[in-house]
Amino acid sequence: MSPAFDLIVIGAGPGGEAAAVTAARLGKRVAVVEKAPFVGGAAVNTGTLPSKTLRETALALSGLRTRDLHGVDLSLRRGATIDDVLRHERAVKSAHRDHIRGLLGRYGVTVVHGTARFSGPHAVRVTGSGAQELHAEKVVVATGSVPVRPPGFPFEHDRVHDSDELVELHRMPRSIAVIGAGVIGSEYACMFAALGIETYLIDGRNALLPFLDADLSTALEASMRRLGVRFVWGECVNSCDAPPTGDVRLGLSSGRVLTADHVLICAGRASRVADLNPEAAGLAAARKGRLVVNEHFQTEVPHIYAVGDVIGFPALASTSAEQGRAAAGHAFGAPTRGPVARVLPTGIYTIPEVSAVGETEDALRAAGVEYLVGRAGYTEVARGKIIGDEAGFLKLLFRRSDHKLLGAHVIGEVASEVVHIGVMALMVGAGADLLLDTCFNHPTLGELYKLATHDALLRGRGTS
Ligand SMILES: Cc1cc2nc3c(=O)[nH]c(=O)nc-3n(C[C@H](O)[C@H](O)[C@H](O)COP(=O)(O)OP(=O)(O)OC[C@H]3O[C@@H](n4cnc5c(N)ncnc54)[C@H](O)[C@@H]3O)c2cc1C
Ligand SMILES: NC(=O)c1ccc[n+]([C@@H]2O[C@H](COP(=O)([O-])OP(=O)(O)OC[C@H]3O[C@@H](n4cnc5c(N)ncnc54)[C@H](O)[C@@H]3O)[C@@H](O)[C@H]2O)c1
Repeated sequence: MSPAFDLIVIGAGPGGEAAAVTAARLGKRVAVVEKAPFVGGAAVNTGTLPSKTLRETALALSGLRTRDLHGVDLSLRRGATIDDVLRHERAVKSAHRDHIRGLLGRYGVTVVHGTARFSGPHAVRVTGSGAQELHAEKVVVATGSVPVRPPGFPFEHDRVHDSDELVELHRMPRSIAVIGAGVIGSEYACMFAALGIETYLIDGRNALLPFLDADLSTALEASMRRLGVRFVWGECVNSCDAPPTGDVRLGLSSGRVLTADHVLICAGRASRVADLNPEAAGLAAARKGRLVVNEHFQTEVPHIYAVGDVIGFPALASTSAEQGRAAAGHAFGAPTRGPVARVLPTGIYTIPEVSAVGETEDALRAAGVEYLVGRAGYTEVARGKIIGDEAGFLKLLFRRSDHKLLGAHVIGEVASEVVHIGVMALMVGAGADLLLDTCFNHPTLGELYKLATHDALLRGRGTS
């Protein structure tokens, strides 16, 4: 008799983990099927944690920030080897896998390693070492995404990489051309530049991360240039000639040729539905390459849910986990107060870090909303002076009529933490009064919120 569960979760990334834990907390029998030998998905194994850990190591090795990191010998700073760079990343990854496996185990979740394929609407066949057929009342698909591999790039070459392969570098590049100035390309370009590697960042577009508030995008580009990133804007890479030895040659749309030791292609990510055999479950729409869901994360087959990167935007570890929690809550009649948080922040781990929540100035202008802008530079508060971040700033946007907060945008050290005050204020629909009436620790970057609020109100009175 094949095992029966209340819930099968396909994929053990942040979306699958959150769905499994939520259902288990509701007393349900849960199985998670994971094709990789490890739990954690892209977030732990190839994406979020590796890239953020490598960034931290690069900051330490370059002396841009001095911190004691696991296994990183700071006396190496110059001439670091690839092992120096990857050691801390491997330690963090391994510890976090253990943490997730431990959490699933404590909740009694069964983890089966193998590739899951639907064999019916309530049945999943697992191939691989743990081959078996599982049955469940409900299914959550959390199979994530894979890097897009544009045609014409020889990915089999050991110096032409996608972002998944970066954690397997076998030597430090002398120079690197990063193709695609999206979030992944920008983050990795900063890391390589911080390590002192000649770094080119190439994109067919002409603006850095255009979804950011324009002030932050401009400030980030200036900081990245100071770090040593060489931007190549308005150029598409049309050809990639990678000889066995010697530099890789990139043919650009203008006719220019750019050469580099290594090439990293960051041209977006695509939903992973290929292995799933979705037709067997009645998921016809998945044939187009993406699972479509309603506001409860139900697919066209209502007992089958899909969460995380496999359903597309915003495709973040943070939002995937929220979706997993909401889907499992809905599946077992314990809906949380809202499907997912109404307010979703963005944290981008470039050097410097950038983080934002709510509306940008451009969006408010386009919507015809009258607003006030308030700014505070990191060096205007004592903590900013202490850490010496001279370029960092917070920008707040308030509705002019009632001073309700509409957006918070931060660039600088720990921006992705600083933004959380803005996130909470937006969640409760607060405005200038709350930020002025709150007692912040001193000295902290939180105090930026008071200063930026004063700045907005003074500008509103025409006294700035
Ligand atoms: C370089 C990089 C940096 C990133 N940085 C950030 C960041 O700073 N902050 C942030 O919030 N997000 C970041 N992300 C995005 C984040 O990693 C993803 O949004 C997140 O991992 C998606 O979670 P998920 O659960 O949907 O899928 P995944 O984490 O991709 O997990 C899916 C899992 O499903 C498994 N699987 C797939 N198909 C099957 C099958 N048929 N059977 C069994 N198992 C299967 C896979 O092996 C995988 O383990 C980054 C991504 C990358 C690539
Ligand atoms: N901190 C974070 O939140 C974080 C970090 C990393 C990744 N992510 C997730 O990963 C996703 C994918 O990121 P991404 O950066 O790979 O994709 P992206 O789609 O954001 O950016 C790809 C870029 O590549 C450019 N491009 C594509 N082909 C090109 C070519 N031949 N020549 C020149 N330019 C080319 C495009 O113009 C685009 O700007 C993000 O949207 C996000 O969901 C999030």
